[in-house]
Amino acid sequence: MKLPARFEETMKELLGSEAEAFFASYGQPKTTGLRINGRKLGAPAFVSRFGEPGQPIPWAEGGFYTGEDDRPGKQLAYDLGLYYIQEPSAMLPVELLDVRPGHRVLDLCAAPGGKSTQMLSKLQGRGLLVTNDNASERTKALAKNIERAGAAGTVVTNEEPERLAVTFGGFFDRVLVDAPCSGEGMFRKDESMVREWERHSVERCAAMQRDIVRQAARMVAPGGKLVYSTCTFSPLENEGTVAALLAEFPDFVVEPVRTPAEWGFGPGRPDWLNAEQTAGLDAERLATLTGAVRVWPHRSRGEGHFAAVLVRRGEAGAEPAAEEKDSSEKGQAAEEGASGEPGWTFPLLLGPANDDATLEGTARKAKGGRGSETLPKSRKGVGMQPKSERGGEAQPKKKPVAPPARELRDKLLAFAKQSLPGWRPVGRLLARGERLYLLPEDAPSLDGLNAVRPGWLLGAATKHRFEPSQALAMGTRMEDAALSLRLSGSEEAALKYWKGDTLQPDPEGIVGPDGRPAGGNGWVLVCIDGFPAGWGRWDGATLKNELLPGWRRA
Ligand SMILES: C[S@@+](CC[C@H](N)C(=O)[O-])C[C@H]1O[C@@H](n2cnc3c(N)ncnc32)[C@H](O)[C@@H]1O
Repeated sequence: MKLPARFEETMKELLGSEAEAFFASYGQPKTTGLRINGRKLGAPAFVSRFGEPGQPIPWAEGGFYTGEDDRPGKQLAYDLGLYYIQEPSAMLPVELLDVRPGHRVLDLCAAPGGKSTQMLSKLQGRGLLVTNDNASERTKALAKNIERAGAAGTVVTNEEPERLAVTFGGFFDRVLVDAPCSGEGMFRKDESMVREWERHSVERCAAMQRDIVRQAARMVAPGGKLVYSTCTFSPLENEGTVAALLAEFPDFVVEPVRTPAEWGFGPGRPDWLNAEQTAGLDAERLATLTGAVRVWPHRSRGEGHFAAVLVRRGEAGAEPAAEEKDSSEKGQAAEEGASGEPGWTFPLLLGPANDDATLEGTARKAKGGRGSETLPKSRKGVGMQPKSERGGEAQPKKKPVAPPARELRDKLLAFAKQSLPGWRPVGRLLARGERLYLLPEDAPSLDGLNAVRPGWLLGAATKHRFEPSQALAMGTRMEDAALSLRLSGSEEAALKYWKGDTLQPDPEGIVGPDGRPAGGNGWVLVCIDGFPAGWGRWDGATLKNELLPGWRRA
């Protein structure tokens, strides 16, 4: 591989006698891996069903090395969201972030969502994940990856960090900045990164990173943690960016990363910075940067990475008790919410954000079909705006004409009662046009932010009924559905379903939550190997495939 001359010179200078081994690693195969989605099943359950995907990655829960010739992206288990394909070193930052159920978490530079899906695994459906990227075209893949993994408790935004910091000042227990960088650690994985390196100069990247971490720091709660990571070796982008943060924010300290020697990680190298790059830091504080971690391809089984864990000092006990926060939410929700029908509880709240008065602002953002990838075609564009926006008489001071949130909720409840009786979501509903989203009860208002998904997209209420989204299917369980078609991944019908074909299953195969033939017709949750794949509409003879084109296999 032809490496940029300037990069070679710098690395020789930095690594000295180790440089030879470092450059020799470019002749070795790149490392690849996948990570089991603990939100859907644990690694032991995955292994007992599908076999061991490879050797375990020692630093990543549910992580496995894959072989160069493996094609994990071609497996149905991938489409079902049972794992995410991720480079092994890239699994380290979230492990260091120590995300726990009930935490409020921000992934600030998130697309395409590898680390966000890892955070979802750790949250176990409790808490809040705000996942953001400032590149709008990249948030499509981000939203889809989140939804495949099971999107409960997630908000996807397309924002600049400084705008998020206005809404979320001091809010998050955990913040990840997986920063845009010069990508030196990815040369072996992706040769195009060598060309990109010249374009994204180290200096330009470092300036961008400083702006991003400054805003990220503002959003960390006292006692909370921030992990800063890159996939580059450049000291300016790594220790240099963290040094700038430490100089500007005296209440942040480096928490030293301690890992077993056999993993081969190296320490942070503040000694590789010059005086200008460490301005504002005394020697003692600068030395704490050795507590960061560097993954070297010639020492570890992973591509090049850097990560530093920073803790924002707070009052003693400021670190929120993650699980406690969660259970109080549940209690409140169960108390206030119900469908009003005996024997049928549905703990969904209609929070203040769902008053008709707030519908107008949110519906306006839906114009243009943004965020509609997981809804049937009929729901895109037309009819998404309040009437006042579709022409007709101007109604400047009047309330918007979007369907009242309560009406939407009632349609959702009717759908859930009939088609998803086992589903027990908790949180606050948010209506945007005809779409309904669910978000954790204590999520702050997203007004003014560009939210690609202002919560878990449940579906859309049409004039006559509620149409469930693909995101809802991927985030529920087979047993929740009144009607399901349970296919095995080895059956031809499973592949046909993923291709978008209509199915004609034996009516005995449409079963209830107990797995027995159910009779009746309506929405059917199509499941493969025990996991939801999407929706179908059953009329007693034919199962109409409701899988959207963007989710089908070519
Ligand atoms: C290294 S990639 C993130 C990879 C991602 N964390 C994952 O694991 O899949 C960096 C991302 O930062 C985004 N980005 C660049 N500048 C940004 C900014 N100012 N604010 C937020 N995101 C930014 C890029 O669009 C890119 O998607």
